[in-house]
Amino acid sequence: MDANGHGLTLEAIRPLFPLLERNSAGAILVDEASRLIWINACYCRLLGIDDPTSVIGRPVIEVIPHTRMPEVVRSGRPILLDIMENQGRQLVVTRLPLHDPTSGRVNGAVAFIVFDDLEPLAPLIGKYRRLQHDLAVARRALARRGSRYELADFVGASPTVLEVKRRARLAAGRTTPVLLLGETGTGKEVLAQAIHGDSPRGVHPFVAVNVAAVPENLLEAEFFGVAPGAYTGADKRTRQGKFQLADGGTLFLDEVGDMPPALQAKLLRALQEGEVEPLGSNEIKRVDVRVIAATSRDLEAMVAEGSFRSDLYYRLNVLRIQVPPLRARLADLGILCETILGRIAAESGEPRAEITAEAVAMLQQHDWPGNIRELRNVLEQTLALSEACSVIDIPELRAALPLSAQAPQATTPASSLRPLADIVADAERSALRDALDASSGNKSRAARLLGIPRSVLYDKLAKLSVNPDT
Ligand SMILES: Nc1ncnc2c1ncn2[C@@H]1O[C@H](COP(=O)(O)OP(=O)(O)OP(=O)(O)O)[C@@H](O)[C@H]1O
Repeated sequence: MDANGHGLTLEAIRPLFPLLERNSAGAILVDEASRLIWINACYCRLLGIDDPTSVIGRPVIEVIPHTRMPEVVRSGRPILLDIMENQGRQLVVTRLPLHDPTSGRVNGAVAFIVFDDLEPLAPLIGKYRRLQHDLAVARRALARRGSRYELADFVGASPTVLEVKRRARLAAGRTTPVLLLGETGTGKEVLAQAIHGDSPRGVHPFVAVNVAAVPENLLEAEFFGVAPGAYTGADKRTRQGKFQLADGGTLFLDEVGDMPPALQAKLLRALQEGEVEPLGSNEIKRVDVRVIAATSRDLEAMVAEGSFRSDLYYRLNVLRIQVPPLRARLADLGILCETILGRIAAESGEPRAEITAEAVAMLQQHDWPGNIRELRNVLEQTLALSEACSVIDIPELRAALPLSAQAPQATTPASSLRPLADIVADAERSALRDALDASSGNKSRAARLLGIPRSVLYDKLAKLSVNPDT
């Protein structure tokens, strides 16, 4: 501080120079333009400078790349303690602005290295690095909270499954949209989560929307969000849509074939432009979202009949993965039962049940319209119906398994043969009635018992003319 109270001046610190020259691991002076006007011999050695005169007059930032001296000169504020990296070494430095004794204007700055050996602080720095690592792991886990499955969870080793997994790995390494085609319960969501988790986007959110489960009039808000007060009764706050929630990550569009035409156009725009417009706002928001779409419907046929936009179809159908139904890979039934029984035990805390080879063989006679979801359902019901069951064998299965799966039926006399479609429709009709009876008419429960989504149950009730109330 000088006599006028303006702050530290060059004159005031000049007597310190011989001391700094001898004892500081580094000391420098810069002028009001942040050019180097003095540097001590130690600092020159540290920076590998043979001739100090070669750097005098040069902008300090060119000589010491990580220095914050220009900031001190600009702001007039000191940086009393800072850690600066120089050629892989951590240096503890102090930087002080210098003032003109008459005007008080900042006319330069002085800096010195307080500490050039952080070795004694190694344990502290190690702890800091570990905490940083733990934080990164926790952040990753948090970001993955939406995705529970890895590719290893897609169980099976039959050729079609190996091909599915090969394509899923390919998809994880790319950023293109993925289209998953397959019947209900075949593991499309498991795959979508696994692809996301293995992709560079895995640290960002995985957001899933089941298009069939959201009422049509709410879909737009669900996808693109709502501006505050967009319509009477709308929330005062902004409601983010799934696109914004998935920003940086993956949006899984389940049952994309159920998307109404008006929304198909908006979805296409969002995918093409990477922009969304929340309902009731004139503002366009940029989003960076990778889309994985799935459907159990025949999208190509829908395009042909005009109920699904062809441009959207081509946009989604870049990397297509056909997920096989369970009946096409019955060889995987044993390992699937093993895995599912393990999962049931882990979730319920009950001891793990085993299954006999005979029981698996019996399961192989069933057609599995509800696929793996239905298989899990049958195993859960078997365990629920047979108390303290530790081994599932044929008698235990009989109670839970649909009749069609229980034993080869007696040969049908040729006279009673009918078209296969009629026989299948009859069987489905009777399964629907049984499920509705068993659930006292509760359709959600009936759908669960049958291992099919509620939307499929409704479809079938309508198509097969089953009156749920009779
Ligand atoms: N290959 C697999 N290995 C182990 N479990 C699986 C596999 N595929 C599916 N599952 C299990 O089956 C159930 C249904 O899977 P998922 O929800 O992924 O099917 P989906 O095809 O998306 O069905 P939907 O079209 O009805 O939404 C889940 O409980 C899942 O854990």
